[in-house]
Amino acid sequence: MPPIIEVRDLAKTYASGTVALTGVTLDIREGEILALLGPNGAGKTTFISILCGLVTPTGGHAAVGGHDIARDYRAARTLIGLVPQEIAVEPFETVMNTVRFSRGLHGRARDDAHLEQVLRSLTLWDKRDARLNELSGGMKRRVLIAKALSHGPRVLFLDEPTAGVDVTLRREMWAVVRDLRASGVTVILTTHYLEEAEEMADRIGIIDRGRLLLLEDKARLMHEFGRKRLTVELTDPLAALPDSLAGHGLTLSENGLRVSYDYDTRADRSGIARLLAGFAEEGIGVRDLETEQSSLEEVFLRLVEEGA
Ligand SMILES: Nc1ncnc2c1ncn2[C@@H]1O[C@H](COP(=O)(O)OP(=O)(O)OP(=O)(O)O)[C@@H](O)[C@H]1O
Repeated sequence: MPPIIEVRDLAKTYASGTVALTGVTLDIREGEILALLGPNGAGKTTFISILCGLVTPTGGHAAVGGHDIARDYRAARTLIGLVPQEIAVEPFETVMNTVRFSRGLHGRARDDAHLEQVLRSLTLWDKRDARLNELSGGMKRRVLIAKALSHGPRVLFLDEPTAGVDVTLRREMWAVVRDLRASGVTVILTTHYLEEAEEMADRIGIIDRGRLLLLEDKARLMHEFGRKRLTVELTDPLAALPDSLAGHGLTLSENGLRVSYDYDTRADRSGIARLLAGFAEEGIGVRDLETEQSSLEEVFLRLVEEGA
């Protein structure tokens, strides 16, 4: 299946001279959830804005559903829905009218059956006649998604969908996005929250200072760049680690009852067997073992540091 979005060498230098994007090349697969992760000012919004035709690139090109975003702007734009960062809605308008109006803006004929389906999928159907100022923050965010889906796009961009919202709302938003994917929509979201990318994405792209540092399946990213820590709980406290175990880079806890060993999951041999044999030779009793994988946060910080 051809990618739904193709991006080649995309670049943007704003008139101010700020280089917001350089040499970004990637393919986005139909039906995936791609999370673009990066610190403030990394270029995430610029990237989305270019694909949505709101910002003109200064280099490279991109296509959505095979339509070049510059030459074939209308066809490309029809395939895209954008949920912007800011909540800007008409407070006294009803939910249904707001969504209907958005559809009209895209030049599509009225289709209330489609809008009903969209509102139902976002559990907003019961609120269709409510004015927007009567809705909770979570519902308003869902209305923004409904607006973006009003013309039946195949790709949905969510620019920081959960910025500044509480944990409950964030989880609700994650569920909405998963349902969207289940319905076949490709989702590209930007986020500062590593937890969000870790929770939701199929693939993760890391952007820093306008460059795409990495694009990887989430599971592989965690596996390849992740480190693991083995913690060995001892039956009796050790005053110090024996010299024979010095080469392993171990740390002994203050109470002498726990020994930690960091290893790289990419290495052919983890060294665990050798380590445990060493414990046995020294007559050190092992009560329990525990391993813990590094979080995406640690992976991210490592990559950004290495990139710098
Ligand atoms: N219209 C503009 N004119 C000039 N510079 C801009 C403009 N929009 C963005 N920039 C700059 O381009 C860089 C990338 O900004 P962008 O908004 O794309 O980053 P971002 O990753 O979305 O950041 P955030 O997470 O804070 O939203 C920043 O240095 C920003 O100041």
